[in-house]
Amino acid sequence: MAATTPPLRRSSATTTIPPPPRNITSVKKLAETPNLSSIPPNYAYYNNPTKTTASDSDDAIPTVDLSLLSSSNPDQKSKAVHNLGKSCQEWGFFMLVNHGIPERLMMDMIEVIKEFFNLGDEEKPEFEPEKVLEPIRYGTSFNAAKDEVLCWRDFLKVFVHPHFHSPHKPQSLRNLLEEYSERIRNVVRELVKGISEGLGLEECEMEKALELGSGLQVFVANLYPPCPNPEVALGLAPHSDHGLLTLVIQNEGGGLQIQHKGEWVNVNAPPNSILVNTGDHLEIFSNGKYKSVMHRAVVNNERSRISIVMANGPSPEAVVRPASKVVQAQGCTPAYAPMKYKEYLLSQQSNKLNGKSMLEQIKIQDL
Ligand SMILES: O=C(O)CCC(=O)C(=O)O
Ligand SMILES: [Fe+2]
Repeated sequence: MAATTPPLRRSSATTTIPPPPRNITSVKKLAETPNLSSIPPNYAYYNNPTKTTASDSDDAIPTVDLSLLSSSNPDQKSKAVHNLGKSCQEWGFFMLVNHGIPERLMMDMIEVIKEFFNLGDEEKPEFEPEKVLEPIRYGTSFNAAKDEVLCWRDFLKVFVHPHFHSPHKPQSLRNLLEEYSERIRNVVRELVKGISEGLGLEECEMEKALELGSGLQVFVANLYPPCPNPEVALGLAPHSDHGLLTLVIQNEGGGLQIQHKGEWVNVNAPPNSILVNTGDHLEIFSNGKYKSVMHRAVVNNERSRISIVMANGPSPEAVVRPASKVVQAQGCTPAYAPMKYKEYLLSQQSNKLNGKSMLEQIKIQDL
């Protein structure tokens, strides 16, 4: 599926496009330029200011209560499994409550990431855009070497599983990150069991097929500084995530928008909840039953927003294909070609951020 709101420059193939500045290292620095009254043209994603607006959906965004998924009451548990499957199918997105992750830890994560972005550029890991699978990467936009329009966002990406990495500054980051990533993996394990059951599989079948014991977990911290033209810039362009389930917390309520029934919808998260979106590999594994959700981040001109993202995927070595039992139950054939997760990831991250373009490449048929 292509983005429904095409970006400014991709729409006119015949226009000569000036290349983006190659020396951009941080949008934070740019935003701190004294008297910055407008964005450089390379950040104008839309030419129509209404394109970044979204509605507050009439349908309520679903909530999933993790404690009910592990309930010892079989009735309660099966209702929770059903609710989880329905949320994945109808929205590809839900707000997770009663997840058991201490609020203190979530707040500490946000604080330590604030400190990270406040370090001088010389203290941060080197920004090397061509090495997209380096375990620790600090950068700006999505893939600044390829993006035609730059995103108003700086990021830190760290591979935290199956091998744990961490920047060595700020000092408290390593321990916090280790604890947070482990707790998130435990939450994801419970969600995956419920999703597996909801797909008509054994509770442990999905975990086994995708080799989640050595699943790839990528920590992404996003900084969206105040932007002088929030109506035409984007923090992150429309995209779906490559993995299975992405779990997001944030310091500011608004900013994330998801696509639902073809419309952009604002996500207004309840306090202490975790936002969960389904990724491309859940779409592949479920043979298109649970479509990965398109989402984007918008920016504002008043406050810096930080989001802390944990992307949880299959093992990098797993060759992922639609689950045969699901395909049989649908009475059709696989809709996606098998592919090693590592190769999918490399290809998606090496290109510009462009909707669900990577998934389209392995799609055999629309279901
Ligand atoms: O900042 C957000 O809310 C979304 C971030 C996101 O979509 C991503 O990092 O993939
Ligand atoms: Fe995302």
